[in-house]
Amino acid sequence: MNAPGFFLVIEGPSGIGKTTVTGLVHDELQASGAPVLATKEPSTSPIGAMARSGTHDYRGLALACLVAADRYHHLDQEIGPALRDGAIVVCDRYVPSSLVLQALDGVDAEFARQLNQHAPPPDLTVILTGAPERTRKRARDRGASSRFHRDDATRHAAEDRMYRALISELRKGGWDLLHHDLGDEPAADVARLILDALRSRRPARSDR
Ligand SMILES: Nc1ncnc2c1ncn2[C@@H]1O[C@H](COP(=O)(O)OP(=O)(O)O)[C@@H](O)[C@H]1O
Ligand SMILES: Cc1cn([C@H]2C[C@H](O)[C@@H](COP(=O)(O)OP(=O)(O)O)O2)c(=O)[nH]c1=O
Repeated sequence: MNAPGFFLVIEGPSGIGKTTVTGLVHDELQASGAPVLATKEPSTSPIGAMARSGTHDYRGLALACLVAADRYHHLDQEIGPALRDGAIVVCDRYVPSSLVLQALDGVDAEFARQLNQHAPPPDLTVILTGAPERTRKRARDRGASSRFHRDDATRHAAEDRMYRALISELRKGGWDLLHHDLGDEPAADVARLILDALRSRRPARSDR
């Protein structure tokens, strides 16, 4: 994005470790003195809260529009201002989530793409994947709060496949994308890998 900050997005299937890694990356950057904002989608705005808690009521096109509205509001009110202030914004889920989850919810892929076409590509997008059975177990142990969290082997496999398929498509569209396929390594190792990728793209400055 054309702003002094850095927009980092963490993506991947439910249970892969996005929330955990986002927290670790945030804490490490904050400890190093960098200005950093950790955030997530759906956001904490009223629209985001409606999307997050409403996946049983809102489905298909309605949910697609709700999460897109939340995304544009989030960009306008939170992400954009933080980037203009020079912060590193670490966001748990973004456009790729819609390209996967809305498609799984029966929404035409082209419509989901068009709905999100004005959301700018991040400076770096990390897509985490891993063996669907391991991811499913982690998601199950953590517990479910959304219709998309249901414990279903077929859905977990489809989510994994769709994220993997997105990688080349997003790269062709000019997105800077880091794909990491997780094994048994701890979340701290994944966070370190992401921090290395971030630092190689955003060399340290004396004011950060
Ligand atoms: N690298 C890891 N190794 C083992 N467990 C992990 C790892 N990363 C996350 N977890 C655990 O897996 C569960 C799901 O992680 P979470 O960060 O909530 O995933 P997501 O945000 O992608 O849905 C949590 O209980 C978390 O503590
Ligand atoms: C970001 C996003 C979320 N959602 C919906 C489905 C998700 O399960 C739900 C909540 O996001 P999720 O990250 O699964 O929540 P949690 O932090 O509780 O694990 O929002 C979409 O349908 N599309 C999107 O693009």
